[in-house]
Amino acid sequence: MSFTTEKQVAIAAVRRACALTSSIFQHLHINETSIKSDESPVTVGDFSSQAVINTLLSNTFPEDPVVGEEDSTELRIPSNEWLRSRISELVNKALTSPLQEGEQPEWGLGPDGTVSTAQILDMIDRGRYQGGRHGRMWTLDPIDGTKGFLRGGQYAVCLALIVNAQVKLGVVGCPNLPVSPTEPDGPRGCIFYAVRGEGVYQVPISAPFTSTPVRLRIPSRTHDNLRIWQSIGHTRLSFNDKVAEALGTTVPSISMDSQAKYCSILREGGIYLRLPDDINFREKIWDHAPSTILIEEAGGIVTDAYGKPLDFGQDRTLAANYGVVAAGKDVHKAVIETLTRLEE
Ligand SMILES: Nc1ncnc2c1ncn2[C@@H]1O[C@H](COP(=O)(O)O)[C@@H](OP(=O)(O)O)[C@H]1O
Ligand SMILES: [Mg+2]
Ligand SMILES: [Mg+2]
Ligand SMILES: [Mg+2]
Repeated sequence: MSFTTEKQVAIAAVRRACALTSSIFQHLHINETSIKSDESPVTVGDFSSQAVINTLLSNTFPEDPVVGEEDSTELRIPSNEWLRSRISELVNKALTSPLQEGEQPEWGLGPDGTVSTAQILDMIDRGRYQGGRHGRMWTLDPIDGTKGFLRGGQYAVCLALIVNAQVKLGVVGCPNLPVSPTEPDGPRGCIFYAVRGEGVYQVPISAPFTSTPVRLRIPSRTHDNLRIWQSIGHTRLSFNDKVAEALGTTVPSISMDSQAKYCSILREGGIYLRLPDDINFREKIWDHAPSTILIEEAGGIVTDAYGKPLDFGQDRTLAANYGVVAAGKDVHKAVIETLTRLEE
């Protein structure tokens, strides 16, 4: 199955959310950010992006549940009227901007695509699905790497379609990632997408439907040239240094926010090592589902720290896994063996 409509809608949704979040960053006000109960930040950008994407999904696939990161609890507090009206303004602007080639008005886009504030809150809450092993569901991270977004660094808008716990489609938009890694100061903004069995492709955010997609294969690297990609925080960075040393890597590790790390491996090779400081931390499925299919369709492997496949059928989390390791097929086994040896 090639999921043609799902792919088109997902790319359009991610593109609109990327344009929206980029424009929000230009004018973000201090009181448009708050801290959630787990002490992580959330912004008007996260809420607006989730509302835009869920509106498109709801219009085209009304039966499909969504496991999304955000919910509308904070926005429903009566005194947060200004926050509701700001998000309503942003979401309506994103939905009603002119149709691009490849977008359909029946998806709820264009001049007739306006939505009420009540609808926006309900759309955000379409992301409350608890997950599970059976049937279709989407995962949505409206801004992955909110900390990166806030510091003007890397962040990603991430969407996946999962059927019976297997990821079938992944779309990741990286507004701040250079189109070409060899031109770090060149144009920025890429969308990466993959359908199971059909390979992974990169298109520029500015013209995803009209430009020629570039097919990506993870480049092979000798062990001395294997770069480690890692988070900026909440990860065992000094252990990663030991892994690099044991593998004989001589290139420095890169710390970066968001799933832009996985996307960088598609183009530049290397290893994604994510071993949370807290052994009891459970990864969220929206943080890994879209990029897992990107890596697999580019000739790579994604497992947990013990070499076990990621199980997206548990609930909203990867409850059966600890950590994440992604790398090309040629090196993944050596990485897991190295982790096991260093942990003994
Ligand atoms: N203590 C922790 N350990 C591991 N991951 C965490 C964490 N606290 C937050 N996260 C997750 O790490 C994600 C960011 O990943 P990265 O470190 O690769 O940038 C966050 O996504 P959001 O920014 O979407 O909330 C959040 O889900
Ligand atoms: Mg978050
Ligand atoms: Mg995230
Ligand atoms: Mg997020």
